Amino acid sequence: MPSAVPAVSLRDAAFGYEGRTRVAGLTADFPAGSAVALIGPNGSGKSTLLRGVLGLADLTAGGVRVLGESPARARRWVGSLPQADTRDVELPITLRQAVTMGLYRSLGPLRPVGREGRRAVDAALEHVGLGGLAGRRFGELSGGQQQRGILARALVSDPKLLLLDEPFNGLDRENREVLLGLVRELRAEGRSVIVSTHDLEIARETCTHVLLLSSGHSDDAPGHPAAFGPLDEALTLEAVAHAFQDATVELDHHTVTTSRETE
Ligand SMILES: Nc1ncnc2c1ncn2[C@@H]1O[C@H](COP(=O)(O)OP(=O)(O)OP(=O)(O)O)[C@@H](O)[C@H]1O
Repeated sequence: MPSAVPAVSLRDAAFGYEGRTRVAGLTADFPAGSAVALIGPNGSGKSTLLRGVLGLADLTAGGVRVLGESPARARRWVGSLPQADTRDVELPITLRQAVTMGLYRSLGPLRPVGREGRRAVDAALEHVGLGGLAGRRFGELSGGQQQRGILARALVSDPKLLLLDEPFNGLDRENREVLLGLVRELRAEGRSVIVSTHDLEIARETCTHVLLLSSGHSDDAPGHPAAFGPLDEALTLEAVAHAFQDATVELDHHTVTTSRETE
């Protein structure tokens, strides 16, 4: 059921690590049931914002509420798919065991999983189209299958909000289509999604809103928002050009090379 409580509410929020702000000036309400694309150049703070929503990066200024709670309290209801290069995929376990690990956050690692838990694992595997591979060793799956397996691990605890950090990077066409379909399904089920991506087409195909982030003007300056709003309003060439200074981006099949304004 749609809820009036925003999935994420940011009030002049800033996030960083060890006292150093990496992304700042964030004010936005991500509506419940929306899919928000986080778009910005490397280092603009997309992952840091996602970690802030998870309570894993420090809030260095302003306020953040996640599903109406503090990030720590909301954690139980938030699933996340971290960036591929930060995942540990060498675990000597089966796909089923990897997905079962997603239950531990709500159950605790020492509680038995039980019939309901096993059913949830089966459902999550079916959801990502890997029902037939449950007994396979995780490390033997293809990169795209591993990614879908990690998504199943994020889905198994029935999250209300799902954070996907560049989930389409390095995916072949087939896995990309599966993942795109999944994001649409998750929304149809009433879940909120935040997806960071460099791919504007993906944002167009799956998202309702966009938050464009711009890099700081120097290495030390934090990233900051360039635009936020419903996709059709906020994802304009002008806003993209502002966010991606000195970069080449593609929008509606046009390649746009933007350049930093002279200061
Ligand atoms: N764990 C960390 N500790 C300290 N600094 C970090 C940490 N993670 C990221 N940073 C720094 O924070 C800044 C923003 O990085 P972040 O990964 O959030 O950007 P991004 O927009 O997600 O980039 P990319 O598109 O390359 O993934 C960078 O300067 C980065 O070096």
